[in-house]
Amino acid sequence: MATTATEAAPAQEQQANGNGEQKTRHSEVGHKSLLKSDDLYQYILDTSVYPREPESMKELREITAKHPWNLMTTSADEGQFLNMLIKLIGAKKTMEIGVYTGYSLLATALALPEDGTILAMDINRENYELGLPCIEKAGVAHKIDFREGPALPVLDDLIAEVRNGQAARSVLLRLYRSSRS
Ligand SMILES: C[S@@+](CC[C@H](N)C(=O)[O-])C[C@H]1O[C@@H](n2cnc3c(N)ncnc32)[C@H](O)[C@@H]1O
Repeated sequence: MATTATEAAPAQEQQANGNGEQKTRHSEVGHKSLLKSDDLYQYILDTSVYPREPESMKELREITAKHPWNLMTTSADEGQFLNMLIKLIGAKKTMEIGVYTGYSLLATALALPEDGTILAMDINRENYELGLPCIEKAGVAHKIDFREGPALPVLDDLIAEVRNGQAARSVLLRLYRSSRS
């Protein structure tokens, strides 16, 4: 496989630049992408993705780019794809398992209707709070129920709640049926 100039660049050159552009991130995780050309990816970002990016998401991306773990973030193109999928399926209730600074969380929150909800889970609240001002500025913080801690126990509780809920509904259903018989 050919090695591109950016892949061969020293690690310090692969840090995100001051504009928070994600050329760097793609260089580091480029093989996760279907695109094998960094230049083509950058062209798509510059001409199609960044011009459509809401201001709040741009701000959050730029804050995240300065964070030492920025490799973890959702990229701007992934964020827009996620936003589109949520609108297409008309989702109202979503879960975010692993928030980091909240780029995909904000993409989701912006796509959801006004009464949409996100159950967001992360073991690290500090990183979530780094991006929170951008989420608040975007006016979508009310859709987010953030739970600090491992996701698994929260999901276990949720399953238990659903089972209890189903049990309650089936009792109601049985009552309804017996009242008609
Ligand atoms: C790849 S990052 C998530 C990226 C994020 N969706 C975004 O758009 O930037 C993974 C996140 O999962 C969190 N995490 C790791 N283990 C976890 C667990 N057991 N439960 C909840 N969150 C966890 C990490 O703290 C980290 O913030």
